[in-house]
Amino acid sequence: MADATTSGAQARVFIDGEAGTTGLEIRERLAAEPAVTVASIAHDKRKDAEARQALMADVDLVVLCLPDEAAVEAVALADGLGNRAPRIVDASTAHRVADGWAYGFPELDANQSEAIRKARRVANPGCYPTGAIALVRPLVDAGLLPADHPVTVNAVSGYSGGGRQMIEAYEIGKTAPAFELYGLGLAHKHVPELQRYGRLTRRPMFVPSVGNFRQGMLVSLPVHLNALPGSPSPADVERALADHYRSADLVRVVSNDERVSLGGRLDALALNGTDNLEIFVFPDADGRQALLVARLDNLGKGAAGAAVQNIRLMLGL
Ligand SMILES: NC(=O)C1=CN([C@@H]2O[C@H](COP(=O)(O)OP(=O)(O)OC[C@H]3O[C@@H](n4cnc5c(N)ncnc54)[C@H](OP(=O)(O)O)[C@@H]3O)[C@@H](O)[C@H]2O)C=CC1
Ligand SMILES: CC(=O)N[C@@H](CCC(=O)OP(=O)(O)O)C(=O)O
Repeated sequence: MADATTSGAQARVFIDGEAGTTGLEIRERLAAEPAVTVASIAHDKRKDAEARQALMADVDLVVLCLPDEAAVEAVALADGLGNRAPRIVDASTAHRVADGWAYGFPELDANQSEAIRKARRVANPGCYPTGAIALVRPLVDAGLLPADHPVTVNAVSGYSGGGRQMIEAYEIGKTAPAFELYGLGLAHKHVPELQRYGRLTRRPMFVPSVGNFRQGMLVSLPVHLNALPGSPSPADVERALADHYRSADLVRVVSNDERVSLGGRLDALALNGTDNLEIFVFPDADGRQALLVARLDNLGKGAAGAAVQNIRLMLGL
């Protein structure tokens, strides 16, 4: 398909799962894209395989905002269309480490934007791995963090990360606790993509948590700098991250002065409503340890913002 911008044509996009948490956010963002028309399905047909497949045949791109199992089923519906199949962005976990899918994190390395631009199928990253990979990958690529380093990532998410059911548990049922750790079997579904795209050879530990706020996310990576080869300084780490994201539009490394002005505290909600991701390097007084933190909106760069970033690349917008 030609780029929408070069051909002057409208690109047609179907959001499968458009009434869900992520689907609604994507729809809102695409409404601001003049070159995109969103093709909707009647609400009572939203789970009707035949109706969804017919709509898929009529669009350039479908975004899957569905539970994993339904996303797998949706891809089978697209496959059934043969060469009339639309391009796909899948927001679920189902295809993130699957063959034939490009990982939808354009900032991963110098080649990833181009890989997404050309891909027929793009797997949108998980919200937590977006933050964790943003911290880990540049340091592995720069040789500061060995690929076999025992990495531990701790994170907190707003409850919208759990989709409609968790939102209802907090907002309607009021049955959810104010804060809880979960994934305590240490096998959260995001670990495989974090390991693969973080280029880690040792399985990272990942400890997620959820708090009683709708959206917002902090992902933390504590690092004993003096246990790394060459004992890099916090400035070395910050420089490697800043170099990596120098030309990124949505990701920035927060400057020393701005970080100091925060007084040693970090608000998880500060980027809500944006598609940005901020990176902080908090050093100890001796520069022997550092806490690296990524801050994002789980529904922004963690889901819908990333999906729209990928759609824009794929459609040449
Ligand atoms: N929320 C977040 O922060 C993030 C979510 N994601 C992923 O995005 C995907 C969507 O999540 P989210 O929006 O939070 O979830 P929601 O539960 O809010 O929305 C899912 C939507 O899919 C619909 N749906 C369920 N089964 C089917 C089916 N068989 N056919 C068609 N539609 C179906 C649901 O309809 P109904 O409600 O009527 O059943 C609902 O509208 C998930 O894979 C999730 O893991 C990814 C990154 C972050
Ligand atoms: C708070 C909460 O429950 N968060 C979700 C992750 C949200 C996300 O990134 O979605 P994917 O399912 O697409 O990976 C969880 O831990 O399962």
